[in-house]
Amino acid sequence: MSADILIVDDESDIRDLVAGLLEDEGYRPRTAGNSDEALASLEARRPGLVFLDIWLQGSRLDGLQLLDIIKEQHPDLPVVMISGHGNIETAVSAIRRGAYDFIEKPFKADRLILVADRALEASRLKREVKDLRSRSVQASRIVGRSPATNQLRQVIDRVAPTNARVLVTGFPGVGKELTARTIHAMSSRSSGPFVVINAATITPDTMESELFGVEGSDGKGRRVGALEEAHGGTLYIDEVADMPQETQNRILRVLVDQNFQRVGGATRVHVDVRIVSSSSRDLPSAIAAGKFREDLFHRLGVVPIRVPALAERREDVPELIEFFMDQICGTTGLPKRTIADDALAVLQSHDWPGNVRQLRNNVERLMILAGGDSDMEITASMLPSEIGTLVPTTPTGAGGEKLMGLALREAREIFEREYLTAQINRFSGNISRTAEFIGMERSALHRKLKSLGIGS
Ligand SMILES: Nc1ncnc2c1ncn2[C@@H]1O[C@H](COP(=O)(O)OP(=O)(O)OP(=O)(O)O)[C@@H](O)[C@H]1O
Repeated sequence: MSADILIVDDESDIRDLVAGLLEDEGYRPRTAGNSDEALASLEARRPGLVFLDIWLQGSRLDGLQLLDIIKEQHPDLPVVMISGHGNIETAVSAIRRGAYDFIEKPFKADRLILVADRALEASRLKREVKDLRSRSVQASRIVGRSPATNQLRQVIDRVAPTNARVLVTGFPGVGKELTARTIHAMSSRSSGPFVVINAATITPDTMESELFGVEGSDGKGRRVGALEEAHGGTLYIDEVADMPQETQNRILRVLVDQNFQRVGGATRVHVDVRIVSSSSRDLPSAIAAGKFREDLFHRLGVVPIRVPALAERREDVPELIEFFMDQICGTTGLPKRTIADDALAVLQSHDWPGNVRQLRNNVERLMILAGGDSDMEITASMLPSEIGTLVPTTPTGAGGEKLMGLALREAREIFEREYLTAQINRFSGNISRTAEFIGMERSALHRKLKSLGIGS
């Protein structure tokens, strides 16, 4: 998406010249002839870059004073000063006060475009670094090749390039935010910001100012809200069902009108933001209980995406473990481990109520406990007790004395039934993969299951 550029200069021919040159390069310029017009324009919507004349004759504030206010309100917004001939010293002092660069009048078109490109690129990189830091080593790749995960990937592929709003649902830790980030990364807005707001952790009192921002007076107390920050990109509203009613009403209006007012303000702010929201709660029952607006539900969830629980795609577990081990080794310097078959079987059979996040935490804990001894294999006995014990668990008590009272044929049948049920469960009902793992022909396994009365 091409960037908005604000040009502030008291000379109208300079404004028109700069605007024309930038427009030819595919940018969207707007202009202001004095400091008040500039502040009003910034107020209406944050641009991607400002060209600011140092002198600004006949204006309430000169360029440097205006620069200070811009830097206070929008520390990350790049400002390029336009300096008259012989006023380089002032331009240099502007750089000390936070300007990105300056161009000297009369300037060449090439220089102007080059500075604009560079300033925008530097600001994009800065944002990217900030974003990368904020999610530190978090994954940005959806790992797993189970049918459920493949299907999720297909839906994301289809939805991402459209501008459609998406509502991502699923239990905590299944990868809803990762899904939203992937949608953003694969969309035409990928170079724009991805802003996260968590409705569950923000109090009802601050929700509106976080989302819409605060107007303030004379540039004081002003705060940019998440919607404005996400202009040109994606706003991810996590746990949307936890939004207070009043905010629900207002966000619905934003979705209908595509603009909003800041807290305590009268200006209408127009933004271009794609909203992706998430919920780990059952929204239809929140609607039935009168806690969530049905019309908002329909507006947010133009495309609903459900991320399946990890227990519905156990085949992903080995690849996820491998992926997390690589990540953790990369950040901690701990040596990579092998996971013994018995441990893998337990990890794959566990139900994982905390889903992928819980699996990741466990992998991390196991690697830390295993310490620096790289030869040490992780076995089932090293797993924490809440993860469970070796499969098959024996609900009939087949592990104990009961088996001893039976003839070999009967005991074997009980064992086979429980062993095979557990293995099939582990591979989410996939007979081919179960057969491959237990070392049987697929057709022989089918016959065996039939004779034991499993799955029929
Ligand atoms: N398929 C996957 N491949 C790789 N990593 C994954 C996958 N799914 C989830 N993760 C990782 O698991 C962790 C939890 O995922 P995420 O934060 O996206 O879940 P969530 O559903 O948004 O959680 P919550 O409901 O608590 O907000 C993150 O570190 C994420 O990168």
